Amino acid sequence: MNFFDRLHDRIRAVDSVVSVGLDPDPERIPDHLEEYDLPRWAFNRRIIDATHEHAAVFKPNAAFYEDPDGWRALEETIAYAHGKDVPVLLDAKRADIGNTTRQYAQVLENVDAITVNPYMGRDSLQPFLADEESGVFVLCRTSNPGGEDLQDLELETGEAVYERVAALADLWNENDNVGLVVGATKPEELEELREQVPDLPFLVPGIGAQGGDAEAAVEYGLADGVGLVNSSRGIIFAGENQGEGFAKASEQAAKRLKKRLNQYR
Ligand SMILES: O=c1ccn([C@@H]2O[C@H](COP(=O)(O)O)[C@@H](O)[C@H]2O)c(=O)[nH]1
Repeated sequence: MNFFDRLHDRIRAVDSVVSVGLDPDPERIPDHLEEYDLPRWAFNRRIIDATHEHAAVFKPNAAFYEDPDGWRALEETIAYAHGKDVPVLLDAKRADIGNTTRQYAQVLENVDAITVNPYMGRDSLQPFLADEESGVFVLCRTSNPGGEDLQDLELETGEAVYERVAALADLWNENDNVGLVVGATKPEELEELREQVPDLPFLVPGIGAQGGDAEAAVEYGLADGVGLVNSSRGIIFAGENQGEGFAKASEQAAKRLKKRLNQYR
């Protein structure tokens, strides 16, 4: 079954478009979890237990797992999320020359969807795009301030680079498996892109800690009801100073966000 069909079913099952970002910053993990062999995994397991009923997906960001213990923590996290029937979107922002990207794409045997970087063009993404079962979210207009350095540049056609990326992603969507990453901090661009590519679901990061627009994220992020609004720190560190109560606080934060976003669906 195609990723976006599975996501559609998951959104219906939990009545939620919340992507719970699993970014277990070692500096912010509660002290009492340090005694575990893999503190990041101990942390994620508790977050997954607490939030899975409100999660359309879990989105681990690869940056938080790039060392031997991190790889093990990520493996455990993915298997555990799947055990709770929650799809996993790996935020890895991958792409490279064909020979290398074929290796990168093997990660799709273990996760349901991935974020990719369009800078190297179609061939750098082909092995991801060719995987009919997996979701491929192409970075389009990112949430960070520096996104404007390249993405807003105007081409000789009059379109901005991010608009060209959206047009290409639409062309690359031969297997109905492509979505866009568009930041909630860019509500005007969200609106405009929704008009430009009405069929592509968006992954919208940037609400919560980055101060993005939650209403615009939902209003323009969803295509036929399918799309994702991500919060990472706002959920997983909601109970940062509450010791063992941290997981309960994350459950409440996920539930609150789900309710808030559902007002706009
Ligand atoms: O444009 C982008 C693309 C990816 N991200 C990632 O999403 C989460 C956001 O975390 P918060 O704590 O909710 O701010 C994080 O993994 C980013 O690397 C993004 O923010 N913007």
